[in-house]
Amino acid sequence: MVSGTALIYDEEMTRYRLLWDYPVCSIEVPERLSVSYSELQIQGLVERCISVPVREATEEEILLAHSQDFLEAIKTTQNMDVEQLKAFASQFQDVYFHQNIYHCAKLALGATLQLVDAVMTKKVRNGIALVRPPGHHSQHSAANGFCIFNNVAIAALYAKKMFDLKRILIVDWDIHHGQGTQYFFEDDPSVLYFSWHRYENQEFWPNLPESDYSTVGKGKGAGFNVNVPWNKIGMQNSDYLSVFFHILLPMAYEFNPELVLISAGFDSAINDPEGKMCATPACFAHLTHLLMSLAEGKICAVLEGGYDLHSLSHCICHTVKAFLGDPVPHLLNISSPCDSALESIQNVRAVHQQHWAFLRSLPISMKHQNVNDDKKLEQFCNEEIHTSSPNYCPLPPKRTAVALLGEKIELPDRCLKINLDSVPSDEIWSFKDSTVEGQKDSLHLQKNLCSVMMKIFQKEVQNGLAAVPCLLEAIKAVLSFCTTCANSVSRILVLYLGDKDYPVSLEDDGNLLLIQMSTKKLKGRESKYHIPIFLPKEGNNVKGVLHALFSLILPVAYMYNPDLVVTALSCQSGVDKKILNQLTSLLQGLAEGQLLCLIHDPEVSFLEDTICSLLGDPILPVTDGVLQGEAIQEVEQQRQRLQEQWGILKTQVTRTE
Ligand SMILES: CC(O)(O)CCCCCNCCCN
Ligand SMILES: [Zn+2]
Repeated sequence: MVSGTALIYDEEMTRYRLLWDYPVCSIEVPERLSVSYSELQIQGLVERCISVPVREATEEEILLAHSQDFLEAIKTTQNMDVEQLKAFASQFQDVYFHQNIYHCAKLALGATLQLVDAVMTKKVRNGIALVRPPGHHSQHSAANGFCIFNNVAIAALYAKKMFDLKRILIVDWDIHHGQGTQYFFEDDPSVLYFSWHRYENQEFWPNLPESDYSTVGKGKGAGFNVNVPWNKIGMQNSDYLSVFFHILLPMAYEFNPELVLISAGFDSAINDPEGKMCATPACFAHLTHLLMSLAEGKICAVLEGGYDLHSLSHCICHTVKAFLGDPVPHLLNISSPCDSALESIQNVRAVHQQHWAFLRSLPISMKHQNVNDDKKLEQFCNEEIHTSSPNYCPLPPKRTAVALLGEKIELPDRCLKINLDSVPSDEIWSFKDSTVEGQKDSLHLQKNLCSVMMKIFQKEVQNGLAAVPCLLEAIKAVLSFCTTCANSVSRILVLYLGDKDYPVSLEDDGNLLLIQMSTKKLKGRESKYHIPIFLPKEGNNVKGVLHALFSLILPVAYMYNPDLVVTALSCQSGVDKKILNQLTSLLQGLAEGQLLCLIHDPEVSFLEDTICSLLGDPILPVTDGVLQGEAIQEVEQQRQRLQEQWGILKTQVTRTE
């Protein structure tokens, strides 16, 4: 099983800087790398990563994207004096040169390709390259916006050529539009380019009409270029997560990439002078986590922008910790995106409707700029940065405690086995589905569950799994345990995948949120905290689970912000096992990874897969990610109905007044 996170950095890339007075470029300083690297050291993250050396990119690699003339011109900067460098720079926009920048640009590109090699040859699972100069603005024959060679664009071209890849996802979360990258792949359906960027209706740099949502790609590439413009500053975690849930993740799963490249610019984080946004560093741990279930975890993050040294260094640490599989921190106050963000989300979904199955059958209209919610006019953010992260982060707890009724599988040694009482195993498997036979059995069940939960709450393990004879009994046991023994748990999210009517004795006080996915219409009363999701069965397969996950379950779960997540799954539910593994993996972004999986009548293979998901192992992609019509309609109706109570579910501007 592939593991390990690569960290690629070399201080040589700090050895160039601005040599003359050029205000728009003055923020791109060498300290961006040195301060970030020292924060990684302070947090004990350098030693937990696998250090991969940089190398110089070859001319052949540079020419994958750039013209020979451009390369020759850049070479000449090595022997220029300051006046000549200044004159040379004036032919491009917002970029400066230095006698050592060509060398550093080759190292930045070489570092990026080293990372691609390490991931694609399975030396590591994922990794980050801390590089400068950045790349996503540079074009075939032009340097632009601090960028010389387009590191990520060349990485995609290189990966296609060297590893014969057919589908590569580029996620560009830098606050500037990577127009350079867009130009390279505009007509290429094998590279899905996603970018959000400060736009302010073309008022913000690089002020291009082709940066708006309406640029969706050309010819065969139509639909594979996704621009999400931020037309106000001050966007927050809720705005960023909404775009992931309602645009990027459904597209990414439908595209099913073999490799994910992140143009990881952190000028989209709070306190950055360029972005003026409000998303916190912890949010980037979640953005990273949400992408890690794609491409069997093969992700290469390459630094682009980020100009507030404090914010930048903490964002990078959160990204690395997520790559390492550490629990991702709670995000507070997740709620409805602002109207300006909703307008952008609505417009992106409208123009991409014809290109993506998850959008095709939805009633989406265009919404033109007439929203003027002044909530985003404020220059400051109302959340101070939660970077009081401990200087030296203790190693995370052991991953998984497992209580199995019966001894059918031997556990990986990374698991903690709850030693069962000496109950003869054949007797245990005799549990019937409807009730737990005899007092002894349910007492036995309770004891098992309690021991798993104790280990989770004592932080001895990260999460746990219990094979149970009856899901509803087990859920009740868990809830009663929490109310009696675990006062630190005030909000529990239960995701029950099954057809039995849960005895909804919910007093709706919000300390339990029950989301039930069922293949039959449930008559139980629905309320804010009891969400039945009907998923039609086609053949023996339940369709639309992924769609429900992105459009409903994850957004509501993030807004609810539980202290514990419980999944109650039954193998007979007819849901594709790979989808259940995706669900188990994605839900670990909540409750700081405190997840308890209850499995009824488990098949051994499913148990093993679930344990792998809980251990943070890479999980198989979902091949039939294409979602089905009827299921989408069902989920869409539930989303429409619930969005008033769960604002994060909104995908279009609702004129309330
Ligand atoms: C890698 C990167 O996207 O962060 C580079 C951004 C370049 C910005 C140039 N002009 C900014 C002028 C407006 N304040
Ligand atoms: Zn940027």
